[in-house]
Amino acid sequence: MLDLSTFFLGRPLTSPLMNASGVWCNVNNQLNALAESKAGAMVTKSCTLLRRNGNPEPRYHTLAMGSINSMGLPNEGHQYYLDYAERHDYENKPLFFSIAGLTLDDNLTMVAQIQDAYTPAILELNLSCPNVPGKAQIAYDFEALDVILAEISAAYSRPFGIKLPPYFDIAHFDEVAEILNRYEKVSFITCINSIGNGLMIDINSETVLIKPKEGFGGIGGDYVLPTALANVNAFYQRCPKKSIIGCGGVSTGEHVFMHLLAGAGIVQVGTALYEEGPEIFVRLNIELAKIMKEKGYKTIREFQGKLKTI
Ligand SMILES: O=C1NC(=O)NC(C(=O)O)N1
Repeated sequence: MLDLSTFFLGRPLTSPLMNASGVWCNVNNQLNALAESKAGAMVTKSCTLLRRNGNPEPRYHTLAMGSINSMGLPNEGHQYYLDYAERHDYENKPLFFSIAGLTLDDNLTMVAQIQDAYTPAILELNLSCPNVPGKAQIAYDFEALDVILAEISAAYSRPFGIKLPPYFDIAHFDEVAEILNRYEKVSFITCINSIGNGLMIDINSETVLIKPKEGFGGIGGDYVLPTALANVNAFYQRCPKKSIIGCGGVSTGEHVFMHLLAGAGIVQVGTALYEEGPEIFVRLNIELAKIMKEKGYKTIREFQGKLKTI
């Protein structure tokens, strides 16, 4: 099969594919399965300082073209994932470490502990969880975004990345990119998190599908691919010194190819991984390689970010 190897933040990857934070990465047996999978990298579930049960169930539902979720950041707590990061085999694949502190102080406490742990894991700061009742998505508050990036940049000595929600207005792409470009340590941007606060209905029972927040939850899957591609390309164009991780709507090699063409260096898989399991990476690698072969591309670099306009 074609060589799908690539580099991200200077690290070699055997494949440009990885999981989206939150999917198949909450507990050790899932993390071990990702480590053994054909993904080129992996990321832990966004953690909070202390363990959380998350929202009441049902909190995830498969939809005709994707998923709706309001998990509410269920996770084993920060130390659990630091312990995994200590055990991880970094020669096998890079590990990203996702945090989603409920307060700035919690984020700073976790960042200080990651700093002291000297772990090779790469920090992905989740500023976009839409599902904690009463908590707005930080990255939709541009002043709060600026403050948190200033605080984290001052507290953390290494490059890190941020997980953004989708934006839908060119002026917002411009404004957020202007903020991000002021923080050199923000070395990558992961676009997108789920499209927050969607609602789906069961017409037989005339009810919503998930319990939390009266049925409102983050939307993933096919529904979000055009929005994900737009956010990947918008920030790829506006932040030339940063790398982009694409996330959203990926379930085939064609979708992976689109994200790479739009400017992503790595492509994350969420809903489709939830439904298919880590074997999906075998299928997606094969499908991507087939498309590249048909187009005469030998390496990802030959087409990455080379989306043409008309
Ligand atoms: O950032 C998140 N995005 C989601 O769509 N769901 C999870 C969650 O609810 O924990 N977190």
